[in-house]
Amino acid sequence: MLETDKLTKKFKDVVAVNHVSIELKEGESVGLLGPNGAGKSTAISLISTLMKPSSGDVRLNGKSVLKNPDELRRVLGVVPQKIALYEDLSAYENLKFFGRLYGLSGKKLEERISYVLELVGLADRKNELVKNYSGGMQRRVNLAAAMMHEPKVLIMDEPTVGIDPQSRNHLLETIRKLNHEEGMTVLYTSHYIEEVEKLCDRVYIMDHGKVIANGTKEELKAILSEQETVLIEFDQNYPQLFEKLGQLDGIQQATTEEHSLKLIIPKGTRLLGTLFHEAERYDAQIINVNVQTPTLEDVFLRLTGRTLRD
Ligand SMILES: Nc1ncnc2c1ncn2[C@@H]1O[C@H](COP(=O)(O)OP(=O)(O)OP(=O)(O)O)[C@@H](O)[C@H]1O
Repeated sequence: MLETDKLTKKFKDVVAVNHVSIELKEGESVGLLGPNGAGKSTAISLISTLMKPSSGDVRLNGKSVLKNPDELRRVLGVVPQKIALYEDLSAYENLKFFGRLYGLSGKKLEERISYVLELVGLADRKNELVKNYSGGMQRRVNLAAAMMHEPKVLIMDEPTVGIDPQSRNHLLETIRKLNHEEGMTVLYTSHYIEEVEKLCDRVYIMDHGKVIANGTKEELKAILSEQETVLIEFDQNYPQLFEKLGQLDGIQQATTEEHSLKLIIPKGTRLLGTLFHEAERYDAQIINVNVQTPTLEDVFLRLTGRTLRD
């Protein structure tokens, strides 16, 4: 339905987006996952034709949209990272404004406003000024505004950054419903793995402007099918021991988080004997050892050597 072909954007010395080819099929929910600065926002600006690429193409149903973006704009709802609302107007007035921009009026406009307010769960607070809403509620209105013209494709740029858990859950649930129940095609950008795991069928992993892997969640995890992730929880942090364990033969990746050490090892590696032996030498207490199936975070770590939060 919507695809990019070797999309590239250069800003002086920085190649923010580098030969990115992404495809959204009708009804799919696709995740664009990458750390801050990976190029996700720039990619979204290019796909939604808000920015011109240095090279490459964006196609809707096989036709380039760069010279004639009107058709794409009609079917695309974009939820930007920054709140794009009039603070001194109510949610209702904002939606009325955006609806009129899209050419809606009269009964149709009122019906659409009611629908999107219901969708984001703000029908009963529609007359309050946007500036008095929490950040999470403002983001929900942001989504409602992008939905006014009944888009077929919804593109979201980190819509849950910095919001309260209740609004976050509400937003995620709304997006899931739109995709599952209404067949909305979704491109969801985030650096939160668990959101992408929950919402998306397919994932593109971006780092330093490039797509470094893509596939279904299962396909991506299969990158690690020969590996196991072992999570070892200690009673406290032992920096020297953690370093030593991370350097043992066969360890492919080691990361620490507070009192825990996470190791990626080839399947079948006999690690436990050495682990307990070394822990004893450092007088360290192991609270729990847990062998896990790999997560997308582990896949990202394996591909880039970094965690998404680095
Ligand atoms: N207008 C610009 N001028 C110069 N450099 C830019 C511009 N916009 C983005 N960049 C650079 O391009 C790279 C990618 O930025 P981008 O904002 O697309 O990343 P991101 O993955 O969306 O990260 P974030 O989640 O922090 O926004 C960064 O190195 C950034 O500094």
